[in-house]
Amino acid sequence: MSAAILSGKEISQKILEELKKEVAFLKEKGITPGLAVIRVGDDPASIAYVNGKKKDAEKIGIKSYEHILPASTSQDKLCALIDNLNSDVNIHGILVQLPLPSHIEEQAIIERISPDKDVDGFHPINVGKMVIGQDAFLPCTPFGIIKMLEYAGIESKGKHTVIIGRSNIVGKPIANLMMQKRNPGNSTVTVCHTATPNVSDYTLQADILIVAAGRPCVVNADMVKPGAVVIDVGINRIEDKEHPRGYRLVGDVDYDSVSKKASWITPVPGGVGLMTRAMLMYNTVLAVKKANSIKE
Ligand SMILES: NC(=O)C1=CN([C@@H]2O[C@H](COP(=O)(O)OP(=O)(O)OC[C@H]3O[C@@H](n4cnc5c(N)ncnc54)[C@H](OP(=O)(O)O)[C@@H]3O)[C@@H](O)[C@H]2O)C=CC1
Ligand SMILES: Nc1nc(=O)c2c([nH]1)NC[C@@H]1CN(c3ccc(C(=O)N[C@@H](CCC(=O)O)C(=O)O)cc3)C=[N+]21
Repeated sequence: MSAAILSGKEISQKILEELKKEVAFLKEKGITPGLAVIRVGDDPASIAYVNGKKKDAEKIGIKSYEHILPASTSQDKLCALIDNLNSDVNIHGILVQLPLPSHIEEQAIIERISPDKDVDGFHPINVGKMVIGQDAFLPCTPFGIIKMLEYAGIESKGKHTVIIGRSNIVGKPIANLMMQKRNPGNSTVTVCHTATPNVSDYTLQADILIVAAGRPCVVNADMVKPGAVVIDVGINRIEDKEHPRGYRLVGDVDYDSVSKKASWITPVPGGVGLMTRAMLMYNTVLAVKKANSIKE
């Protein structure tokens, strides 16, 4: 058996098409959605991500405002920039690209962003609201995974979802969303991490396996139940002199072996990463609608 490809490319394009119409409608009303993206330093992966985001924003008519700061920028200076953006009526969403240089306290920066402009969904107010099922900005990667399951019509109710990874931006929020009493969701959730002995004892029981560990080949075919749905969140750069960019991207899952056993699998590239970008656009449009009291 060979898995069907759960394509982030296809699904994100559909979402972006719909958002484009919504943005056109907002522009008719005289509102241009504005997204500010702050990048501190020159990490190559961050540059690539921010460029992708800019491309998506332009494609659908969102104006993106890029702020590129040197790695030596002080925390106070970054806070001052965020304060300005918080009070700027043309800016509806603010994203500070992570990770930040080690002299800057990441959590303080996340909390500086107005919860109403927190399109990443990282502010404790939004995290708390999400956990108790209130209306909130959902973090883009978990939200993107939920949308993929929804678009593909993959049933999660009553299924066992196993997650590898417990970070604040992926593992914890996707665990929470997958156990919530709504669809997609309503599944029984297990979370594995580096203190989990014999991770494969758990992954072999997974109907839906979500992998966000940050290392290649954390999951191989021997760890997967036949017919499982496998969501690969990992983005790892592997040096490859043959490749025009000098590197290629692989996920955390051994795609070649696992795709022979799973029922669905997300590719890397072309999977969850593109969904993350689409949901950032979705959250930006949502922020505009909230700011202007526009209903769905
Ligand atoms: N596609 C996308 O849109 C996005 C992709 N990513 C990618 O997803 C991956 C994960 O990102 P992120 O959550 O931020 O990463 P973190 O490094 O913050 O977290 C990794 C988590 O995986 C756990 N872990 C690592 N190795 C193993 C292992 N061998 N077995 C079990 N658990 C393990 C860690 O456990 P412990 O807590 O014990 O250390 C930790 O909880 C990265 O490759 C990142 O680049 C991230 C965000 C968005
Ligand atoms: N404040 C903040 N918010 C984030 O959402 C955030 C962040 N910081 N820091 C880093 C991680 C990582 N992340 C990715 C998003 C898209 C792709 C993506 O577009 N991937 C494409 C390919 C990209 C390429 O070709 O380099 C794909 O998988 O097909 C990858 C990774 C968001 N993150």
